[in-house]
Amino acid sequence: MSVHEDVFNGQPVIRAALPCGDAAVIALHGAQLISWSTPEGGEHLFLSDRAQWDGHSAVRGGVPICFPQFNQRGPLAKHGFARNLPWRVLDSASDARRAHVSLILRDDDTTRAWWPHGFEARLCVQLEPGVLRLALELTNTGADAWSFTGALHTYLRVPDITRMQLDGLGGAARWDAVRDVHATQSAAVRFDGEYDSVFSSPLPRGPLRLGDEATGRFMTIENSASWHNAVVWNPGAALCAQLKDMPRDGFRHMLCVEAACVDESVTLAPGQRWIGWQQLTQWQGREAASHAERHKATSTLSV
Ligand SMILES: O=P(O)(O)OC[C@H]1O[C@H](O)[C@H](O)[C@@H](O)[C@@H]1O
Repeated sequence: MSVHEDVFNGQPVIRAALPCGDAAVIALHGAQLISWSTPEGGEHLFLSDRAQWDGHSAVRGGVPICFPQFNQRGPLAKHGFARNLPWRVLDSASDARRAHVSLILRDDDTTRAWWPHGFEARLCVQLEPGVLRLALELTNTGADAWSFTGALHTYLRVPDITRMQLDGLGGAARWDAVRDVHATQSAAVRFDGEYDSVFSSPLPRGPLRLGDEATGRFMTIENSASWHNAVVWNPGAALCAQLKDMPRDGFRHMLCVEAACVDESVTLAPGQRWIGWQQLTQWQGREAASHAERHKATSTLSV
């Protein structure tokens, strides 16, 4: 097992690995997880090979942290500034079965020029065999209350978007942002073009399940209840072609399943803390499923 510093595309990263082969890579820029791989499943996150690594742009792929604003719902830059700034490593540790890395971002002159509030943001990345958990902890360190929206904007890597099915959102309220239609989600979600939807109450309590019918492989995605929304996004071919940091066929190999607070902002009083997490578990066929089940039963990952 190891946790060590490295450089990837000219940017500092932290690499964490377990003896069994599971590994994660986190860029200090944006505290962005850019890779999570397992021996059975290979790479589980999509990272665009045209992503910009200039130290200030948002990186397309992995798990961008959107804070303190989701999308363009406010006066700040799209998805807030946390994904555009360098974070600092706070601590890290590893043993034979698990590894964790924590990163921190605090307000400074730059952030206060955009958003005049005192805050501390911590991201804790935890790795166990077949399981990855990201926990975002936000604290109001200022003298006045402030509100935020945001997300863990997870880009999952998929073999072919047209074969994927996302289960577990049945009964949730859905705002289809592409057509601007509100409805109740009735069935599993499948993808045959641009898809951009915000799901809200009643969000199902259990994990979401993203499966590939052809191979039987699937992943479960569990969001803490502190996230009020789940966002599902795939740009489809036409929008993808307009995104300069995406390869033309990039939309085929990604699906964003996000833990988010979009509809309602969260308000923190001075000194108050908020925690939101997302946990990904990989499953693969019957053997791997029971393997993952065993690990899940004994998983100690927590915030
Ligand atoms: O291109 P970005 O700024 O990273 O945003 C990418 C996407 O993020 C979210 O999933 C939103 O729902 C989409 O509307 C948005 O286009």
